[in-house]
Amino acid sequence: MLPNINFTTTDAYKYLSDHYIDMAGATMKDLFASDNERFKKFSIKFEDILLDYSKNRINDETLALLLQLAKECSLNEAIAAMFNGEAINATEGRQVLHTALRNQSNTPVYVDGKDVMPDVNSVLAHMKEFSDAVISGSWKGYTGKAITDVVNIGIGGSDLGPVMVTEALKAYKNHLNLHFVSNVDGTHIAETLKGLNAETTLFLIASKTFTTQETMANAHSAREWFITSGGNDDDVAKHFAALSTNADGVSKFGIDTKNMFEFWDWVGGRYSLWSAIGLSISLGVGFDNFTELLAGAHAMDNHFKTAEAHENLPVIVALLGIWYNNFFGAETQAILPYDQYMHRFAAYFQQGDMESNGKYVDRNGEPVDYSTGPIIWGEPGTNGQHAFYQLIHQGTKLIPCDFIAPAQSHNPLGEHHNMLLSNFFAQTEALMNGKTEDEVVAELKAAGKSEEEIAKLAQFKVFEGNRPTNSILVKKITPRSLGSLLAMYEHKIFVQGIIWNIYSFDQWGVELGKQLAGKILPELKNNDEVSSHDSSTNGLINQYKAWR
Ligand SMILES: O=P(O)(O)OC[C@H]1O[C@H](O)[C@H](O)[C@@H](O)[C@@H]1O
Repeated sequence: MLPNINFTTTDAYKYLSDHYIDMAGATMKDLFASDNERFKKFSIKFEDILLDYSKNRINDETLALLLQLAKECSLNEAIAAMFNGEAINATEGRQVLHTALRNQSNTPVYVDGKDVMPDVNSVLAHMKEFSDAVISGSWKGYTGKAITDVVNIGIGGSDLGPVMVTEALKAYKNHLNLHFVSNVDGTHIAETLKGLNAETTLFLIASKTFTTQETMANAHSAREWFITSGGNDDDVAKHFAALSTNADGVSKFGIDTKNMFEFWDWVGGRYSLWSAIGLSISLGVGFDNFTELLAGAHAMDNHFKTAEAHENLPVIVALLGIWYNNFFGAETQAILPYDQYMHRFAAYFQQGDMESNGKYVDRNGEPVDYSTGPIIWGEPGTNGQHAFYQLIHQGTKLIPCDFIAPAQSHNPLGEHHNMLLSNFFAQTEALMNGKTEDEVVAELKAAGKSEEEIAKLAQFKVFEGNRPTNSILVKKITPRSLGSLLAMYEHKIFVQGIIWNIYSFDQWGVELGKQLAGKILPELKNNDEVSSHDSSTNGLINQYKAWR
């Protein structure tokens, strides 16, 4: 059972509310000036990952109170409940065991009294065998040619994870060309299929439920394309594999269940890249690298399970998020990787975080009277700097940012990496220190500006500073370190959901739109005027019919 505690009724919350009043006026600049140990105190190293959280609006007391909050919310009990396979996804009646998928130590993990590890290992063995065969070319298409292109068809958790990881690990890629089709917009599949050869293309139909409208539509179109390109029904087995929990749905679609890579309903869609949903990763970078990714995540799982809260990366990152979300009123959280390969990282955690913690009803079914999950967004640095950092530096909103960068580049080209990292260091320094009016005036004077010009300009060039950041410096983005980083964010989401007393592993909020689309679709099949909706929806549908 998960604890059921309204965190706003805890002692720690009360103390934090008072403490916030002091800290709201404190500047990080002063906090650094008064404490030589600050970096040492507020940074944690885990394997090849350094989390520096010293550039936050916290002091020793803040941290102590946040840790007390975690304790009062029975975080340790909640962590144990998840790892032990309790059905903590209560509204769906499911366990939450993506950690079992990467449980490289192979200790038993029980679901309803049955150890799931033998099944997990047997699917991994199947994935290895299949990946090896496709990569080596011993898996042949229907005309005897080796596979050159792999198209993953899936959406949400059956797309974002594989896309993000295969992009992040592109430096490890083999010769197979990977493609991802998610959108039901026919353009996505049409553009992807252009230039592909059915004889050498493998489709992975990735869907936990195997009922998702977008994925099924794209899968049927892919099958049709395959048949019109010369394949026949018997050849489908050589070109289509399914990654799913739904064996019936898979065989109804016409995919041989021999080509099905199974996973289980205790794996949430947005936590599924570690499961058979990761087959495109294993194909793209090889099974050994996929295993390393799992191993890195497993190492973080162990850290999360066993490290004391004050040196526990996911716990610290989560508590800092609570501090800004619930005391400073921050609405968003930016994730800014200084690594081009990680360009889909923020998009991935948009689903991970927002689908998990975007909930206004607590675990008692009552509306909450506090803020829950943040809006997650971000783009790789330095592109973001030239686009939206203006608002982070000088806007009216407080935006806590996670800066992530590798110390070693996979492409050490001249001075590029030093240039990139100089920006990474400079941005967090600038956000913290800002620039005072005196500094601005002195600069303008030194640049030879007149008194009049200085008076006109100075205010606009002032940076308040005191804007919080975490810096996550990774030695190198490898399958292992990436796995650890991903698991760190996953567990951060978990910790926050525990403190907010919400159910982080369901996603009822995506259902209503699906339901209504299901009602509207038949109305679009004829040209009759529609009058069953509100006037806006009617008006839009009728104009669509007139224009199409
Ligand atoms: O993998 P599937 O069953 O096709 O689901 C794909 C996605 O669709 C749903 O709408 C959920 O919101 C997501 O959590 C899920 O990842």
